[in-house]
Amino acid sequence: MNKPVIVALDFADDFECINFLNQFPKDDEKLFLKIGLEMFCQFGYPFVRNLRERGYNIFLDLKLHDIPNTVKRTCEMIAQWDVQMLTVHATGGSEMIAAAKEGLAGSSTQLLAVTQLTSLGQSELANELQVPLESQDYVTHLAKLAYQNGADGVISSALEVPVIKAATSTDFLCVTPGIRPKSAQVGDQKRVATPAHARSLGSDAIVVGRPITQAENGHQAYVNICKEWNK
Ligand SMILES: O=c1ccn([C@@H]2O[C@H](COP(=O)(O)O)[C@@H](O)[C@H]2O)c(=O)[nH]1
Repeated sequence: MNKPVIVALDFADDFECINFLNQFPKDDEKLFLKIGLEMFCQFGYPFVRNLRERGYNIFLDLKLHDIPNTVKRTCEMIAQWDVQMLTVHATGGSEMIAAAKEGLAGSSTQLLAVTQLTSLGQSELANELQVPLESQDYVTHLAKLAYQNGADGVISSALEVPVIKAATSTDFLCVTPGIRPKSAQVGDQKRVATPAHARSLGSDAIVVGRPITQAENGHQAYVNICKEWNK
C-alpha cells in the first residue's frame, strides 16, 4: 500500500459523514479513515463495522489511557473488530502499552502510542504539563517507551519523525496529524507541517481532518493533498 493520507472523520452527524464519503469515486484506491472520539461516542461500534463492511481501512483513534488491566480487556474486544490501527496514550506507561499489545494479540491491528498531542506546543509542555524537556526530547522519550513495550508506532507531529526513527527503528511507524497545506488555517494545532514537509521528514502516514472535511470540495481537497504528499 502507498503511504496513506488518513482522513479524520470528525463529524457530529453520521448522514453528513456518509454524504462526505459519497463524494469519493467508488473505484478510488481504498480510503483510510480515522474514527475518533467524537463519532465513536455517538455512533459506537456499529458505525465502525458499517465502514469496514464498505471496505474502508479504519484507524480507530480512541487514545486509551487507563490502568493496564482495563486497557488490555478493552483491546481484547477491539481485536475482534478488524480495524487497521488503534491508539493509546504513551503516558499510560510501559505496563499499559504492553497490556494493550497483549490485548490485541492474534489480530492484525497496529498499536500506535500518542506522544505529545500536536495541539500542545513548547510553552504548554513547560507551563501546563510541567515537563522540563524540549518537545523533541519528550516525544523521543515516549516513542522509545512505546517501542520497547511492543507498540508498532507512534502519533507525533511530523517535526519529530527524524529523531523518533533515529532513536527506535526506521520500521517504527510515525503517523502524523497536525498537517496543514500552506493555505489552510492552523486552528488549534501547534506543531504543524505541510504534506510535502511531512513526506520529506519521513512520516509513514499523515492524518488530515478539517482541511479536507470542511473544504468546499472535500474530494478535490483530498486529491490535492495526496498529490503534494506523493510528489
Ligand atoms: O496528537 C494528535 C493526535 C490526534 N490528533 C487527531 O488528528 C485529527 C486532526 O484533525 P485536523 O482537523 O486536521 O486538525 C483530529 O481528529 C485529532 O483528534 C491530532 O490532531 N493530534
